[in-house]
Amino acid sequence: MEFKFDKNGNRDFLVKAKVAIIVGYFYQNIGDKLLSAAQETLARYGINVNNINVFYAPGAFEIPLLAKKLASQQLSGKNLYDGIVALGAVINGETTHFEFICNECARGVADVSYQYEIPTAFGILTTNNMEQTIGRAGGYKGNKGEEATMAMIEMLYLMQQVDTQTF
Ligand SMILES: Nc1c(NC[C@H](O)[C@H](O)[C@H](O)CO)[nH]c(=O)[nH]c1=O
Ligand SMILES: CC(=O)[C@@H](O)COP(=O)(O)O
Repeated sequence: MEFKFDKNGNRDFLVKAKVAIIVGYFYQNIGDKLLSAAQETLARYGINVNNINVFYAPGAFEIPLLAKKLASQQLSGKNLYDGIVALGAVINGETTHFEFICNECARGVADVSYQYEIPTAFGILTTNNMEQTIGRAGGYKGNKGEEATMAMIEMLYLMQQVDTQTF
C-alpha cells in the first residue's frame, strides 16, 4: 500500500499519537501474528511504544463494544486515543453464524469511527478456512495487521490535514 503522504516527511504528528490495538483472541495464534505486524508497523512509523495500549477481546463480536469504550475515553476534554486498530479472525463454519459475527463486527467498528471521528481500522480476517487465514496473517497474502495499521496511520495524517486546512 502506497501512502498518499510523504513517508519521509514531517512525522511529528505520529510521535505523539496515542493508539489502542484490540485483538480478537478467538484464534490466539492468529491474533498474535496480526498484533506483531501491527506493533512493528507502528514502530516503523515512529509511534512511541509507551503510547500504545493493547486489549484482548474474547471474539470478534465483542470488538465493537471495546472499541466504543476506548473511543469514548477522554483526557482534558479531548479524545484519549488518536487511532484504534481492530484485529482478529472469523473463520466460516457450517452455519450462518459467520455472517452475523462478521457483519456486526464490521458495522460496529465502522460506527465507532464515525461517531467519535477516530480512525478505527478494520483488521479482522473473514475467511473460509485456516489456510486462507494463515495466508493473511503473514503468509502468501501478507499480513492484515500491517495493512490495517498502515490505513490507520494514513487516516491520522488525513484527519490532521482536514483539521489544519487553510484557504
Ligand atoms: N467463530 C468465531 C468467533 N465466535 C465467537 C464470537 O465472536 C463471540 O465471542 C461469541 O459469539 C460470544 O459473544 N469469534 C471470532 O473472533 N472468530 C470466529 O471464528
Ligand atoms: C464464525 C463462527 O462462529 C464459526 O466458528 C461457527 O461455526 P459453526 O457455524 O459450524 O457453528
